[in-house]
Amino acid sequence: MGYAQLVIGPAGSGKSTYCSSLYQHCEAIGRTIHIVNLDPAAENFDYPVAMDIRELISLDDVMEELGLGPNGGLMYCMEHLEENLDDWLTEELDNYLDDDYLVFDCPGQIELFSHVPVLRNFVEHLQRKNFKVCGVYLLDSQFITDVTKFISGCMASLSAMVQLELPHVNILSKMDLVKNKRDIDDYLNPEPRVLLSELNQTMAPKFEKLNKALAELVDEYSMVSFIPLDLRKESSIQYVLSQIDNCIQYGEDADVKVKDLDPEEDDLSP
Ligand SMILES: Nc1nc2c(ncn2[C@@H]2O[C@H](COP(=O)(O)OP(=O)(O)OP(=O)(O)O)[C@@H](O)[C@H]2O)c(=O)[nH]1
Ligand SMILES: [Mg+2]
Repeated sequence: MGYAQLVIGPAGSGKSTYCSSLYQHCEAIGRTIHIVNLDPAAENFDYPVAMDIRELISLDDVMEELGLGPNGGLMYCMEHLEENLDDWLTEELDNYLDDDYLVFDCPGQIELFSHVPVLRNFVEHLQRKNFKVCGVYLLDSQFITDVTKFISGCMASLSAMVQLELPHVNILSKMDLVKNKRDIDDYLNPEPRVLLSELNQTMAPKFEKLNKALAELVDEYSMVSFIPLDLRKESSIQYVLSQIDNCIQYGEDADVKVKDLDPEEDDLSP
């Protein structure tokens, strides 16, 4: 059994920075994690890259040879990855042992976790290879300064959640940039009723029904909870990591694993 985080979220939300901070944190506490670059457009890394999609395919070549722009080129690269799950990814994963912990730094194109099946298939492949995977959705705290931005952030995260069907942790990144913490506190665990009344205040009356439906949706998926991440604080990184570990049952006693074994084991018991 391996463990994996799939780090997703809009472009520039701080995914790669989070990965490198997480790496440093783990190094400091003597825990081993491996960071995988899944962004064919990435160039500079602040973490040692354990696996790299750019070894499979080059974005520059794709753009040049197929005459695609950066976004089309990226989608092509990701589809190429999808086609190569059984060989490239499988071979790469063979380098890792049971209990290894991988963190996948994904590109930020929203298509990848809304309607294009690449990441979904990627995740299913990891699960077939016995990985427990957690979706880690990063949203930039700067987006959450009013209720309309908050709702749109929730919808994007929700779409990733329903598309990937993974244990899911929402993170509000770049907390160091938040000047007035109170503005954000209201959105970390908001009351649906409060959300609704704020939405209704901001928007024209004809949207009342829609607002109600949105607030209910967000409430029913009980995903309106964001964990703030302030990279200046070790304790904040540690807390985020512990929440994710919890989701994928990382670090739960080895006893449990023995019980998870196949039923034939029962024959051995007295
Ligand atoms: N102040 C502050 N800036 C941050 C933080 N995290 C990331 N940034 C900055 O935000 C910008 C984008 O960060 P990245 O980590 O590259 O974001 P990303 O989500 O990997 O972006 P893409 O890979 O392009 O989708 C960079 O300029 C970072 O320096 C943070 O916690 N605080
Ligand atoms: Mg990045």
